[in-house]
Amino acid sequence: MTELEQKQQLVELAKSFYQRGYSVGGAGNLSVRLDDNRILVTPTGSSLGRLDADRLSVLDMQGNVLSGDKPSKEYVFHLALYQQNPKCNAIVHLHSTYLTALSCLDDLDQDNAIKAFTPYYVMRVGKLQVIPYYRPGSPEIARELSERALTGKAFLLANHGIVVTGSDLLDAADNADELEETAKLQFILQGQKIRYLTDDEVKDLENRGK
Ligand SMILES: O=C(CO)COP(=O)(O)O
Ligand SMILES: [Zn+2]
Repeated sequence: MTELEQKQQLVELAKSFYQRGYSVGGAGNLSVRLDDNRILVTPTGSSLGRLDADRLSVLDMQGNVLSGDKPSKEYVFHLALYQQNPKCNAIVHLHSTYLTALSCLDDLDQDNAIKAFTPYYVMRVGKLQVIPYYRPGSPEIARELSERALTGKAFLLANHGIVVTGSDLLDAADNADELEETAKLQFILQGQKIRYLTDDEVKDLENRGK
């Protein structure tokens, strides 16, 4: 893919999140690793529904702006994940409704906020670790995420939203879709007796991949 195609793909996927109500107003941000030294990230305050490919921010790995508008205030945690995990090539951060609702619950299992009850959740995401609450843009979020960068693909920011990684932007977007749907199902099933997948069923899925 050329750099222009990567920018156009990001604009298109961001618009799809916006149109499906996965982001509202100026919330959320997306990024892609362009090469070993440069990251493409959405500008701060921009609506995911109205991005302009020419104005997306390009940063070096130290956070210097090489071109485009001022980057997302969360660029520090995006860079931290890319620096710590060479397999992470794209990141989606959303305030999607069901995952954000989940992030506001007390007493979540900090190691895994959604216990598996469908195969695609296991195949795409596996587990959902919880990052304690910090204000949006806080460097503490970057510190917490860099410590866990190699231990999972999805992280729930308490009282805030979700951070999902992927091998490329389509993968990260599909992981985010699957996770939001799983959170929605969990709320729909609230109060009912769920048959969770057994440890053996989960292991079988983990060995097969997606
Ligand atoms: O979701 C957001 C902060 O957590 C949005 O911030 P930015 O507009 O700076 O990307
Ligand atoms: Zn946010």
